[in-house]
Amino acid sequence: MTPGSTSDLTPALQATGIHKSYGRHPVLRGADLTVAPGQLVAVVGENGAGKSTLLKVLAGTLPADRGEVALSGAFGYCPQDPVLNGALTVAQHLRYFAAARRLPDVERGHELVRLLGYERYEQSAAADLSGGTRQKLNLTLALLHDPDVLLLDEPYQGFDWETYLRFWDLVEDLRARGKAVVIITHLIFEQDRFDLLADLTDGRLIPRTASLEDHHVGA
Ligand SMILES: Nc1ncnc2c1ncn2[C@@H]1O[C@H](COP(=O)(O)OP(=O)(O)OP(=O)(O)O)[C@@H](O)[C@H]1O
Repeated sequence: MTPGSTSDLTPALQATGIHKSYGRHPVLRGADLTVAPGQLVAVVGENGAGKSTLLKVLAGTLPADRGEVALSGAFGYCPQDPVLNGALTVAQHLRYFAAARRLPDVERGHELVRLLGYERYEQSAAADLSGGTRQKLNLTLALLHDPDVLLLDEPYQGFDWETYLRFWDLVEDLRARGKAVVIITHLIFEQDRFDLLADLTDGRLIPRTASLEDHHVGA
């Protein structure tokens, strides 16, 4: 993909001049991000740079002090900490979230459970699941309504290798169907997978197109 090749499309997500402080601690200081349909964007940056804060603002779970976020279509948000009810089974989570989203059935939910390979836990309570399996359910719930824009905060934490590969197959399928995907990642070696790397530094996002391939040898 060449830089700017998607610029003619209406953005799936456009964030402009996002500012956010916690008390006197400024975290976001004018962050801008534009994501086109079908684009896969990595948000990278050091620990504490404000990546999760940014995603919460984009998802609307945390109000910005200043700035604007425009999303076209439905969005799905997968936070870093799974928001599950420990007493409910996987199948119950699927049913309740499908009902909350007014979906006609839970077919997509079962399909995602199969794709992520945890069918055998469908009748298990969330409290009894391993960390990786809880994360699979978290991801499933974010994808349940087949959103147009996906915001994923380190979604593959705790995944085994097989699941990790399945995750990328899933992302490729979403992207091929024109979904915009924004992923917070620490995995430097995965950066070639992305159309754009958005580096969060000093409260701003500095875009780098992955296709430009600035080879940092060593370190
Ligand atoms: N609710 C909060 N109240 C006060 N400070 C917070 C709050 N949430 C985050 N912070 C602070 O804001 C800064 C950015 O945190 P954030 O979690 O967004 O960073 P991050 O880039 O996602 O970090 P990591 O890579 O470690 O996950 C950190 O200094 C953090 O301590």
